[in-house]
Amino acid sequence: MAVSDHDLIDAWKHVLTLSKLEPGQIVTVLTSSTTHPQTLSTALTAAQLMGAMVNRLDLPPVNGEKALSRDALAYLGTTPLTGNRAAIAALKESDLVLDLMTLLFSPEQHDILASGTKILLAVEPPEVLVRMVPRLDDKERVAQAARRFEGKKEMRVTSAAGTDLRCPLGEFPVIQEYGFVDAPGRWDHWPSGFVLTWPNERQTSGTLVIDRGDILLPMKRYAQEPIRVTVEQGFVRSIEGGLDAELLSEYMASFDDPEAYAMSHIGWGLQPRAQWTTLAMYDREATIGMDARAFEGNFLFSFGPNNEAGGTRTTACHIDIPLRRCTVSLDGDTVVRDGKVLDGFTYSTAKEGA
Ligand SMILES: O=c1ccc(O)c[nH]1
Repeated sequence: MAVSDHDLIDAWKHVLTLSKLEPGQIVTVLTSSTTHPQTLSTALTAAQLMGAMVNRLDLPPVNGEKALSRDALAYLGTTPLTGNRAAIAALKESDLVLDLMTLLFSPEQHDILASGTKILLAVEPPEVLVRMVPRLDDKERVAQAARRFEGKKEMRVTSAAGTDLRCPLGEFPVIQEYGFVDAPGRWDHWPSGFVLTWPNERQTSGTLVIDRGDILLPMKRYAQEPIRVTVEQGFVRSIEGGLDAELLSEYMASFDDPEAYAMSHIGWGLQPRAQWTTLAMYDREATIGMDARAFEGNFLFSFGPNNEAGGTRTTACHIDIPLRRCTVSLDGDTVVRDGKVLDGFTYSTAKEGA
């Protein structure tokens, strides 16, 4: 169901308050051809209600003729900002950018963040944004999960379906996604609620079994039958199974880029308001699938770029695959067992945990 302007303005004001927006600060709302009109209009209204100086920067879409999907997270690397000095200058001069276009995984995003600008990505449908409006609890839970990585040398992931993967750790930072940007230079994504990092370059080895019901993104498909992926020295060496395996394999091959097969981020979902079932309720192009990336207890892994974590791989091919029913441990410290998060976290009873 749709949500009212009132509810979405309220949600924006909540997120902007958590993001420490101050009166007189400059907010630039970044839009393109796929920006949702209600998300845009309510963002502009909420920021103005909070006393910000508000701009809108609309950029033409790019990559349409190269990508095989209109999902902004499917084809990465170049963005409408690439080479656009004037637009980048405006965003660097802003205190907060509300990205309703998708800059994620772009070199320009890092350039803008380095200037101290905060960037909040928000491209899911309005009702998804309202359902998963971030709470302080979300930040606390994700921060608690991030602390479990401290000093750990290896993530081990296993499942009854046959996954058995070893990911040496330590070369890359741990990234917390909790839905608001409460520090200068921070990027986040509303909605979210998960923790992720990158395995040490070229060191991941083992088997990933994408079981029936696990989700393939950006395909936005539930796998109908198991896909068996072998990984050696940080790169995918084989993808075996039935039609889903063939679709995944052919899609990745179409980029003709060896970096598409590199291990990208790994982590687990912590958002109880995200649901594994949601993807079945939406047309494929209506969402980018954040319920799938954030649902509590998933093991989310990814193939492709690592520039988000400071690496040099900027391949356009980006695959995100959340698995159910995995056991994830960090040097023997089990953080998820059979798809259940083991953190004993209790949510505050305060309204929205604000
Ligand atoms: O929020 C996101 C979205 C996609 C992704 O791969 C990582 N984080």
